[in-house]
Amino acid sequence: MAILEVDSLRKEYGDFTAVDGSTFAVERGEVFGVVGPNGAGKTTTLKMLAGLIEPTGGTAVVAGHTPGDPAMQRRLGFLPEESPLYEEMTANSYLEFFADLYDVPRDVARDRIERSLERLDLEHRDRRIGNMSKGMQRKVAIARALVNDPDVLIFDEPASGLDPLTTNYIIEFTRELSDEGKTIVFSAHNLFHVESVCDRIVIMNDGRIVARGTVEEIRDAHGGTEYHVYATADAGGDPVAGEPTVDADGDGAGAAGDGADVDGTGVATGDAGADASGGGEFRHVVADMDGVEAVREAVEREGGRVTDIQTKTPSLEEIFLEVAGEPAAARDDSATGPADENAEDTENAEDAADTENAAEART
Ligand SMILES: Nc1ncnc2c1ncn2[C@@H]1O[C@H](COP(=O)(O)OP(=O)(O)OP(=O)(O)O)[C@@H](O)[C@H]1O
Repeated sequence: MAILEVDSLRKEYGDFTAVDGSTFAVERGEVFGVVGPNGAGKTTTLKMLAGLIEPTGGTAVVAGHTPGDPAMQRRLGFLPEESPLYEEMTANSYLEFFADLYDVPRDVARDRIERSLERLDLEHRDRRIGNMSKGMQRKVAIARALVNDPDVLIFDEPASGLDPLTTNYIIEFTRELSDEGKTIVFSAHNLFHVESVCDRIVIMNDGRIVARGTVEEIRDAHGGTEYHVYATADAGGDPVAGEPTVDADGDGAGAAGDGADVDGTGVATGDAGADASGGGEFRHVVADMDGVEAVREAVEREGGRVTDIQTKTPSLEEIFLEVAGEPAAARDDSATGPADENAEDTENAEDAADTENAAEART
């Protein structure tokens, strides 16, 4: 049963539409990712769910209540992108202060805070928050979101800008919270984290949801797995100029957008490799094993042989760049088919990818 339901949620700032009619539901115990490039509308969406900003249109129901309703606030934990912390306080005094605001009895609060900080592996709890590292401060902010033992947690970029160790800790912790039955909605740039922890995601761009589903479903809707069959004879493939046929790129990825010649018959329909007389090698891109078999038969009829077969699965990042790079007119909110190839406006998506690359580079 859905614990969080959003219907046609919308936020306008004057003439500008920050969130343009989002509809989704999150099941109890799910980790649900809201993904998108800078300015996509993620924070605005999460703040509306947390009752911090008023929607211009549409509805949201969180744990049976309208956002902003005090009854909902008791069941919700919100981690803002930038958590304002009281720098003069220690972690313990700060968290006890917030537990008081939620009327959590002192002894319950102490146990809860101790457990959260223990699980988050927060050291130096008596240090002034202002003197803590960024990662430690983030952990304190997460513990704050848990102080009222909420059913629903909304985390805005929980691990953004943190070192890999702290990031992994937070991602693992998020998974554990969901295993305990808490529902978590979180926004992220870093698609690796999304892929490792989210049950389902929506990808937003320019205020709209442009893809939705499990990572697998989104992959399938945007190309899915392809097979690259390398052979010494042409069966309707592309000539491979000087590329080794074995382990062509070694990474098993990178095929998104490269398989436009799959025509559903299993055999590629692209460049027929008219210069086959050179005795070169040919790559045939097909969608399934039947296609692989069809290529093998055709190649053998030509007197050639298959030298290598590679499976290519588009990474979430490649799909993200594809769907987040689409112009507004080409968007498909239902994510039921490959996106339009016309992808001129990739600046935002590239920013996001850069952010991710930078994060990966620190690993
Ligand atoms: N108070 C505001 N007034 C006017 N425009 C706003 C306001 N708040 C947000 N916006 C705009 O709404 C759009 C969506 O912003 P939002 O913060 O939700 O994006 P985001 O996806 O969270 O981006 P980021 O990853 O950079 O945090 C942006 O273009 C932003 O400039």
